[in-house]
Amino acid sequence: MDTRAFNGTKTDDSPHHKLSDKRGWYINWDEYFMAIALVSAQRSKDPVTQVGACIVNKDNRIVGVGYNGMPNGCSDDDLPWGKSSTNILETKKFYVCHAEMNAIMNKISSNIEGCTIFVSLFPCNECTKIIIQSGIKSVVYYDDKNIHKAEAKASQVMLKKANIHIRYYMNFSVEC
Ligand SMILES: Nc1ccn([C@H]2C[C@H](O)[C@@H](COP(=O)(O)O)O2)c(=O)n1
Ligand SMILES: [Zn+2]
Repeated sequence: MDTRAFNGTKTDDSPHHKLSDKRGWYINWDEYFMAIALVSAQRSKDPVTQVGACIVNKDNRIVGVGYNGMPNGCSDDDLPWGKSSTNILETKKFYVCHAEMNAIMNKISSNIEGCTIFVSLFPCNECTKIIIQSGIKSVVYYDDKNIHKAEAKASQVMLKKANIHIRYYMNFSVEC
């Protein structure tokens, strides 16, 4: 697993640091939520692209987690994981549930309006539509290897129009 998300930033937000001996070297919220998205991706059976997503509310509570996989009840041994067949029905394209969709479907709160979704890969157009309809207001992404694709360009157009804040996950590890 890519460990870039785990490089804890040296944080010392306690004015009483010296008195309390509070530990100062802990991961921040962004690092925590992205690490959960990345570790969730490791559950995926997709041989090419593993994606994870973690939805967080305004109180920094996790309200949904997911990764890309086959639909419930559809054995992931029976449906295709490849993408090279000339018959599109023999590729994963029409079958895989994307991580973002699964995280939203797995939500433990009836209302996820105003939440942030941490995703290990920039969302495709289909997931972007679901993100918008769910009321999620912010997207933080880790990897944008698909950004040149038309799907990602459509995502950008829709996210902008829907006033959804989108930012690249950056993890600065500062030694001092
Ligand atoms: N934001 C995304 C983008 C992709 N996925 C999933 C769907 C597939 O399992 C795979 C894409 O396959 P590839 O064309 O990269 O071989 O990644 C997702 O869950 N979320
Ligand atoms: Zn998607």
